[in-house]
Amino acid sequence: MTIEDREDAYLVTHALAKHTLSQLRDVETEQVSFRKGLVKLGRICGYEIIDGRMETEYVEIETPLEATMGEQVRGLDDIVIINVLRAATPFVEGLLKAFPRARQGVISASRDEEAGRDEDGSFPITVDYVKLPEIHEEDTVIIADPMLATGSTICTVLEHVVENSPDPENLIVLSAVSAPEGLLRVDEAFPEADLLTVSIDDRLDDDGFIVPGLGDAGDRAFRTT
Ligand SMILES: O=P(O)(O)OC[C@H]1O[C@H](OP(=O)(O)OP(=O)(O)O)[C@H](O)[C@@H]1O
Ligand SMILES: O=c1cc[nH]c(=O)[nH]1
Ligand SMILES: [Mg+2]
Repeated sequence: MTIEDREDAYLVTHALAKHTLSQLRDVETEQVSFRKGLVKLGRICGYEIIDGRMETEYVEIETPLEATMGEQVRGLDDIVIINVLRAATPFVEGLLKAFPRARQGVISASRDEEAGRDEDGSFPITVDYVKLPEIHEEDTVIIADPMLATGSTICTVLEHVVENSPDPENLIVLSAVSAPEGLLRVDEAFPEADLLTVSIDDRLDDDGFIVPGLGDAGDRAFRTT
C-alpha cells in the first residue's frame, strides 16, 4: 500500500500553495525570500485547514443599516499550534495569521545526522526543550514542521503530545514537503493523526533528504550551513 491509498493523508491543493512551494524549491531563492515564502505558505495552509476542517455557524449581527445573519468559524479559540524548532518558526508565523488566538507549544527536536540512520531508516532524535500547553478534548492541534522526511522527528513530537493528553478533536501534522516513507512511518505509529502536506515528493536520498525537496529548510531560513 502506498501513502496515496491512505485516507488520512491529505494534500493542500490551493494553487497559491503550489506556487509558493515552487519558489521555495528554487535554489536561487535566498534567505529573506525563503523565510517570507514559508510564512506565506503557513498562512495559506492555515486558511485551508479552516476551510476543510472547521465548521461555521450562523450568528445574528447588526450592520449599520439593519439586523442580518452572518457566519463565523467555530473553534478558533480552541487551536493549539506546536512549533518544531527550528525550521517551523517562519511557517508557524504564517499559521498564526490564520489562527491569531492559538495556544502555542514549542519543542526542540532535531535529527542526529552524525549518528546516521538506524536499520529501519529512522534518525535518532535529540529533544532539548519541550513546553506544551494543556490540550483539551475540543482542541484542534496542529503540529507544524515544513519538512517531514523519515518521520522520525514528528513521531518523537507526537509521543510528547499524546502523552498525558486526552484525544483532541483534530490532531493534524502539517508539512510543506514530505517523503512517502516518512508519512507511512507516522501513519503507522499514530493512525489518529491526520497528515496534511503540500507535496508528497519522490523519495529520500541516502542522507535522509527529501528529493526533489527544497534542501535544508532550517539552514536556508536561518542562513546557517
Ligand atoms: O522527518 P525527519 O527525518 O525527522 O526530518 C525532518 C526534520 O529535519 C529537519 O530538522 P533538523 O533536525 O535539521 O533541525 P533544524 O530545523 O534545526 O534544521 C526538519 O526541519 C524536520 O524537523
Ligand atoms: O530534505 C530535508 C530533510 C530534513 N530536513 C530538511 O530541512 N530537509
Ligand atoms: Mg536542518
